[in-house]
Amino acid sequence: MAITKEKVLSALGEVIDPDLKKDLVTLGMIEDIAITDKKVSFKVVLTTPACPLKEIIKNDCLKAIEKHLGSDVEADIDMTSRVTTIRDNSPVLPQVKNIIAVASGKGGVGKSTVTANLAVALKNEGAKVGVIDADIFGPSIPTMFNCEKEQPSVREVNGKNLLQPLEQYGIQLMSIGFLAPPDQAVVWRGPMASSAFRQFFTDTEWGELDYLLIDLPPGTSDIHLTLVQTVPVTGAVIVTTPQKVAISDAQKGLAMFKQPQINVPVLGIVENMAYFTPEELPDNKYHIFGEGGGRKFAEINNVPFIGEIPLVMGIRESGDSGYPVTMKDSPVADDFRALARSLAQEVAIRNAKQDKTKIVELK
Ligand SMILES: Nc1ncnc2c1ncn2[C@@H]1O[C@H](COP(=O)(O)OP(=O)(O)OP(=O)(O)O)[C@@H](O)[C@H]1O
Repeated sequence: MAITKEKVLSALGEVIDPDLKKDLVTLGMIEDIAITDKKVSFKVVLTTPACPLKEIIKNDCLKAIEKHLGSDVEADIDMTSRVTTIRDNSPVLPQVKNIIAVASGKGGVGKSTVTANLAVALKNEGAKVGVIDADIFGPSIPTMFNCEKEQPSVREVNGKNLLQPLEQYGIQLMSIGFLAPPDQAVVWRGPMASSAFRQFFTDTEWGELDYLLIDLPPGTSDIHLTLVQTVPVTGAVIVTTPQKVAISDAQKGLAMFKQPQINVPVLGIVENMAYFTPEELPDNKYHIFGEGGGRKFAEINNVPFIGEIPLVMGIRESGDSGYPVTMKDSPVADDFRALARSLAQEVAIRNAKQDKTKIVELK
């Protein structure tokens, strides 16, 4: 019996996306079906290149083809992706699909480190990534990306001067730190900082981006309010360390995102410095700040726990030398990769829940 496109679709209609709880055909994820004799080829368009379920979905497709079309049929599957967005016709940064705020209740918990490494990990998965460093109290992204002495250029576009983000390691960057000489302490007063920050959205020529990560100042500030008043934020990630004092500050951070005038969904909690591990003995874990605080915090607040990162000397060394640790292979780079995948997954789930065209009914 000849293979037809309808038969292929009917087989793939049985493959369920484990996150979105719908079949791939209903979700519009199957494209470019081609049939030649006993060979079927098609694309599976995932919601993110960082999809942690890529292999599972591919295997399920292979099984479905074999079950419905026979074991002698060869399936050639191109696993590709198109990052989803729920942004509609917004005039500010229309080419940026997802804007993700990275926040913390307390200073020094590793928010910038997590932002920098998430950016590298997402980029390594094939996503287009940008970072805005909005930490007016201590912008550290220029140091972490080894571009402390650089300054963004300006280009005139239709009579308007637009800042050009710097590009480092394939990631587009803007930082409040680029606007002042690194050796000069600048006291950013609220309105000045907010206005500079706003320019990063309204007067900056960003390219197409799948994910724009915003490294926010710790705690709560005018910057948070400016952010939500300037652009639609997809969601926030809250970074904490396990100890009680950090968690109680993270709780305040979480409460802030829930306030009606902010109202940004929390995509997940990251526990940084979850345990200490010596690089030469990666199986040894010492929970010096206590165990499981971040996970419990996420559970209590009914928000996803998206991952934990150990306290490792190499993370600090790489950050200081301007070369995020995730750029090289190591166990901790794997941790950041897993974190980036979980985050991308949460973004995709969040977008699917709000995409009325997909009629996705998720819990
Ligand atoms: N998991 C980790 N292992 C080892 N060192 C870390 C880790 N996370 C962060 N650090 C180090 O801790 C210091 C503070 O980190 P970072 O600047 O990322 O924190 P932050 O929360 O952004 O701080 P701020 O409050 O200044 O914004 C840095 O020196 C960084 O290299």
